[in-house]
Amino acid sequence: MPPLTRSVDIPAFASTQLALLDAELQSELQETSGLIANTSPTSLQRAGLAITNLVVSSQRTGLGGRTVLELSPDSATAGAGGELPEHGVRTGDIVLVSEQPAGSAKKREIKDLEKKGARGVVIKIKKDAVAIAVDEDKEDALSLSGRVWLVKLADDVTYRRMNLTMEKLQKMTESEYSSFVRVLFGLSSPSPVPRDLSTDPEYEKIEWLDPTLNESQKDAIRFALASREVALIHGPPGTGKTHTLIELILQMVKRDLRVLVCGPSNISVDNIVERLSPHKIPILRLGHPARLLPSVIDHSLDVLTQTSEAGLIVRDVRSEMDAKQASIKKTKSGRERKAIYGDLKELRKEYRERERRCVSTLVKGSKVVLATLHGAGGYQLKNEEFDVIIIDEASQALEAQCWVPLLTAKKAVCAGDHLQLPPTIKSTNSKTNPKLKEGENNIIKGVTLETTLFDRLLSLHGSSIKRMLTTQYRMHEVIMRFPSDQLYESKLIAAEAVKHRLLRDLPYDVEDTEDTNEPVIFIDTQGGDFPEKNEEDADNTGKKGSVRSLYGESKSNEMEAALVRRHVTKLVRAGVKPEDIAVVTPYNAQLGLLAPLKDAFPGIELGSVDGFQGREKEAVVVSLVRSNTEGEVGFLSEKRRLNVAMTRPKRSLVVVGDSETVKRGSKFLSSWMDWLENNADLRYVDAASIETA
Ligand SMILES: Nc1ncnc2c1ncn2[C@@H]1O[C@H](COP(=O)(O)OP(=O)(O)OP(=O)(O)O)[C@@H](O)[C@H]1O
Repeated sequence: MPPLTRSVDIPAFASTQLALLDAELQSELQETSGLIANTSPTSLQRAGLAITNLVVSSQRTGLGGRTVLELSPDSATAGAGGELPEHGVRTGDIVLVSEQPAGSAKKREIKDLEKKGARGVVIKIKKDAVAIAVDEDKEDALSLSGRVWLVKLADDVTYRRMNLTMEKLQKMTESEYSSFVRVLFGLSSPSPVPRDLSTDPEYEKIEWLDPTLNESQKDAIRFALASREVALIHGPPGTGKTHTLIELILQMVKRDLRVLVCGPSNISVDNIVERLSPHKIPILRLGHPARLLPSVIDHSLDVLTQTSEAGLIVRDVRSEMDAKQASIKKTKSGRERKAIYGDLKELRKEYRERERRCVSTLVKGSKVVLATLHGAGGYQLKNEEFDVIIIDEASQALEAQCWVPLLTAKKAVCAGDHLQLPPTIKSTNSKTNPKLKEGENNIIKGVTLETTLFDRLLSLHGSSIKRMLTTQYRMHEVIMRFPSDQLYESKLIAAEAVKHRLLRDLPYDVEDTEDTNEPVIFIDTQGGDFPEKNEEDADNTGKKGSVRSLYGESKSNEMEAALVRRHVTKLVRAGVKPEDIAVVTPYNAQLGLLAPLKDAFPGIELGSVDGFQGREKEAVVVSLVRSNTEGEVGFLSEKRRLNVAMTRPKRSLVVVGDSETVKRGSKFLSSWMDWLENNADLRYVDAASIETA
């Protein structure tokens, strides 16, 4: 067992997290309230953040007893067909619905708007209506009669949960620390686990439910079963992390363990629910139905309370509530309406009481419960005990978020890859952790919101608490080589089925050309003929850690965009379908330049590197953009970003960039450029031959 590096002062850790989270929330809130205060509803609508000129067209009781308001365009102003105008509101967004302020009213404060409206979640969007489940019993929302609007808000619910959790941790006394908590902060060492479990009597004869598991996956599962306090499953790109977790969950259920499975996003949790459902074990997915994938709704608590036997008694109250809601419209006097509100309030109380009992029955009966990390902090899991908490995508979650379920845990299994990008942080303070507040003490230097639990545990206990998955099922072996050698100790192996796959072997007709028979192509623009351009709003220092504008350090490179277009055109001419091609770049301004490709090649995907994490494509073209005489590479110098960029393709990686500039950025970049020069199909470009748009 390696010696402990350094234990962590728990109260100081919690205070640091609280200060960092506060800085992050403030920067999010400022962004939203600044926009709402200083922008007219019409401009907010144009920016995709609001929908104006609506009326409440109906109201009913939705899942979970929540009041659902349906909003439609006001017929006085609606265009033909009564359709909603163009907007950027999505299902699951947190919004404020309120009386629409006059366009000229100045300085709109969210709290004033809220007095004449309510917060809620968007649960359905149709062409001519949008449905909002309002948060609380808001009579004001029920009586919204005139013209209303809705505007998107920052999601502060997640922060409230994280803060509560960190405050609890801060206040715990040493005697309250469980052995789990002690290990996670380095006050004790993890219980030792034998290095080779494949010959251990307890684990050698595991009956695997999935016959295709590879050795490293089996090893990770044995290790996760055998660990007493914590196990990390390190899943490099394409190595079947989720695949492994599914088997692990099933093995745990077989051992009669009760498991809570969490992830930072709804999609990460739904991904597991979808893959667990065919196994016919009782699973329960907690979470607002508006935010769940349609395919997992049947496992959701809200639906189960309706369909299960335990839910029968809840349903009677629900119909009574619906009848009352409907009768509001027919009332003539204020007094009558008030009486109905009174009845509704009583009924809602009754509903909640019955629902709570029903929920508790359902939760207690479930061996596997799944929720987002912050969803696990809801009332449904209060006082519930689990043998193991599994966290998927743990390297993309804020550590404070992980503690929501972990505070009362006995054991945790975290899956992730700390060599890909950490969660996105907006506030520079939360990224750099300067002295956060005047007079603030008990702050641990060097901890930032980008330091994840996964990172921290690895540096605390070393690799003895982790197992790495080593066979990857995505990339051609040449595409895999550089990231494997540089980041994954040369341990990655390409599975037989993928190691020699090229574009020309796609299961449809693709010509064998110089572009379809090479796994890695490097289009080198060195020579200074393809300079980058700075966007006006960008921070031009390019230094690591410098403040980025709202839309990122905007840099673009017209010539590179033209080269990308030329390459994509050749691929498509050779028969590659546009939907099998993606172009990724770290710079949003470059994405703007590339946008016309979407019209030329419908189906092609364009994305930022950060947004493409977790995704894959047959062919991926990476445009590096940076080309200057100073050798400035800005946030290209982040190894984890480059790792994500170069590990998205299955059969073809095409890098377009200026090796002279890029190689001066960092040791990693310089090795990559050298590697490309020696291993890629290298193409130099003659500036005169390129036509820009
Ligand atoms: N043992 C295996 N045998 C064959 N194919 C496998 C095996 N394990 C995983 N795969 C395949 O590898 C691909 C990636 O698996 P999965 O989606 O579980 O990966 P992931 O690690 O969660 O994804 P990512 O690498 O993006 O994080 C899938 O197509 C899956 O079917």
